[in-house]
Amino acid sequence: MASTSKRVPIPKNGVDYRGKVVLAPMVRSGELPSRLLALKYGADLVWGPETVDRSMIGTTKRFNPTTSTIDFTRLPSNSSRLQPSVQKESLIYRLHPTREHGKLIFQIGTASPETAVEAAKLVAEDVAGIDVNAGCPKPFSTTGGMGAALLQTPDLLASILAALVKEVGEVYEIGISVKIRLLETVEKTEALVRKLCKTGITGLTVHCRTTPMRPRERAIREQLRMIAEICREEGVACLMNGDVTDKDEALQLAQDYGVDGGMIATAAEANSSCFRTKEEGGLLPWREVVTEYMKTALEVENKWGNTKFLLSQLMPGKAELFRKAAACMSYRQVCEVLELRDMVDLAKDVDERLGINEQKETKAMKKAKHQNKSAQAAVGNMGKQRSIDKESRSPLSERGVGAMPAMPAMAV
Ligand SMILES: Cc1cc2nc3c(=O)[nH]c(=O)nc-3n(C[C@H](O)[C@H](O)[C@H](O)COP(=O)(O)O)c2cc1C
Repeated sequence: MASTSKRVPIPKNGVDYRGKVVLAPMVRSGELPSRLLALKYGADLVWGPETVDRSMIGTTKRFNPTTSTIDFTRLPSNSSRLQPSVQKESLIYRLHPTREHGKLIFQIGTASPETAVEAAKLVAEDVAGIDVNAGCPKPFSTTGGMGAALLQTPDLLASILAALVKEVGEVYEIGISVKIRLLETVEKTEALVRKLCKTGITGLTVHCRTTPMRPRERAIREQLRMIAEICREEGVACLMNGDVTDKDEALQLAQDYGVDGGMIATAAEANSSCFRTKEEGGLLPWREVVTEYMKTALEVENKWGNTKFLLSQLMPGKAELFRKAAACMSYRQVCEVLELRDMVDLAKDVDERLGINEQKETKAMKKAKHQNKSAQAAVGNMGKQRSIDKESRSPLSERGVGAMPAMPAMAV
């Protein structure tokens, strides 16, 4: 691994990103149980899913004694029109203060230094670092000037990072980092990286694709050495991202390209035991990972729609159990289908606490089922559908809603 020549001091409560293989930020696929599983299997750090600053601002922070988590919740924007008795708070962000201690990076979606700082302050005491998403190419992000749009407004991006460094990083002594994509030319990427490294950040991740590139296109690694070199000069840790399949490969690539570590997204979404080195036994069979995932999801009372979605990612589409699990309407049913007998009682309790009603499909589930039926009719084959969906995820499932087959994917 490359050694940095000029070192930015590591913040007291923050992280040293060097020598790390980390879980990438993933909307839906990076919720708490997925992060805890990645940590269990050997991820050194975990990024939470991008959370837009404006959705964090106005949240209430509470310790949840049932799950031992810290929950950030808020009333939905239409709540003032509802009777107080039916107003239900939405869970915006959930973290585990002990199991994620010193390992969690909160990724923020933002287009303004002021709102970025305001939102980051809300979580700063509970995380090891704040990361700015400057790579999401999806219109919901870019239309608001966030994500990959920030690559086109480098002065704004630099001002956001500088404000976070001064008002959050230095005050709470945590790391501030940024995740970017490659620009169209080497020169443009170089100028951007130089600018961002001057803001006081301690980490920079480069997703080795340009904004228009689709996830199925191979990552481009030619610019990595140059980016790593600039980061080294400035004492900023550089992580590489894009087509990294496991921890061994990440460490090898880091050596080959002179970067400080690697970030894994899709491979970890499919099987988070990719963070185990070959020496530690390598990739585990999906049944074992699914069992561990269910145990964790129940412990932290994960949203049912999100758990169901994750199962669709972790289970092979051709497995008989995949179809059976897809038809389940509750934690209890899924535990029975997967023969997780020792979890059934807990599952019943969790179903009750989360208000999961096996008899009643929620409106969102009905809508998702309908969408999935149409999508399946178009493709005709569930296994085939899953691989297609990984390329183009629908806004519906981005909100964590939906029945299991044909869960669409997002490429950020
Ligand atoms: C389901 C999914 C959700 C994602 N959400 C985010 C996100 O919230 N923030 C972000 O910066 N990137 C996001 N990404 C992009 C990944 O972090 C990563 O940059 C990309 O998938 C390339 O890495 P890979 O080749 O290992 O998959 C997402 C990717 C996937 C597959």
